[in-house]
Amino acid sequence: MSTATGRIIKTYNGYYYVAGDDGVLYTCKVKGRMKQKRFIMAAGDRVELEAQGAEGMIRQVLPRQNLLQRPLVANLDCLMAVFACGDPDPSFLLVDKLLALAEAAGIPAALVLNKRDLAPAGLIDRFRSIYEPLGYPVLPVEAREGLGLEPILERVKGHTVAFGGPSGAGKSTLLNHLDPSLTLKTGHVSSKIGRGRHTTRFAELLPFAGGYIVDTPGFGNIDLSELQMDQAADGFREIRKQEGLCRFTGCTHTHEPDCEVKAAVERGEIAPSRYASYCTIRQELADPKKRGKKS
Ligand SMILES: Nc1nc2c(ncn2[C@@H]2O[C@H](COP(=O)(O)OP(=O)(O)OP(=O)(O)O)[C@@H](O)[C@H]2O)c(=O)[nH]1
Ligand SMILES: [Zn+2]
Repeated sequence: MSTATGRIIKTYNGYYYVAGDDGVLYTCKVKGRMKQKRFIMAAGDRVELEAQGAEGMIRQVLPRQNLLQRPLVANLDCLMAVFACGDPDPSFLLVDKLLALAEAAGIPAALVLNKRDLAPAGLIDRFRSIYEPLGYPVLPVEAREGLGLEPILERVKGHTVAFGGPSGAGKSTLLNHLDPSLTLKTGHVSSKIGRGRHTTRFAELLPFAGGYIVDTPGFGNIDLSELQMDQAADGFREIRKQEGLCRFTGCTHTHEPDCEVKAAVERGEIAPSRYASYCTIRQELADPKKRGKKS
């Protein structure tokens, strides 16, 4: 018996597959006393285990940097929100939903604008002017021709990343260029088959460009259920920044007087499209029936 550390790359049927830091792929079970804690371990979690050959018993989960609920995955280094400049047209609301999800979970995010060959004049500049000041890198690419990929590769290499975005934005094309050896189990195919077969929300990590990529059905299908009602602002760093400055504590930044967020929108410090997204997300969280299925 020896002790090892590693990363859960897949959970299945009560087994945890752990990529050991020593290069061994361990098939693990969990110690009984850990099960009772009702603590859910996720792909991406770093663990300590007792090993016997390639079999292991997980003893403890090391502290997490972040956790995404749907898909369930821990310790993401970056979420790449992939949108097309055209065909299909990008939706600012959808961009903001993905970024808000990452922000609320504490995951760094970047905005990939694919099909830059189809971008109408001014579109990329508009994205840059809204998102770069907030700290989100804006990365225009032409995935089909493999153009502009270096800044993405830089962020991906050796890291654990997830790619999200609407169907048709060109994720599969992009991933194939970034790492031609990648064969996603789901993604491209699953979106054609539909979601029925894939009822799991459990993600799997696949080796990708020297790091890992999250493989999961329907990652483009953003699930807002993890953004809590009073936390809609948590998804918007520029709105969170105004916290405590409004006249009323608990200001929702919608109808209240002397609201610093609304004032900042009027002064041009917060982009109107971001504020509009915030309001829509708040409404949708209040009334789940209004949530767009497709988004
Ligand atoms: N004009 C243009 N078309 C592109 C580019 N990249 C991808 N496409 C096309 O966009 C279409 C969709 O690309 P996919 O890679 O299948 O998109 P996806 O996001 O994986 O879509 P789903 O599988 O539905 O999730 C394909 O016809 C690609 O050839 C690009 O840079 N420019
Ligand atoms: Zn306010």
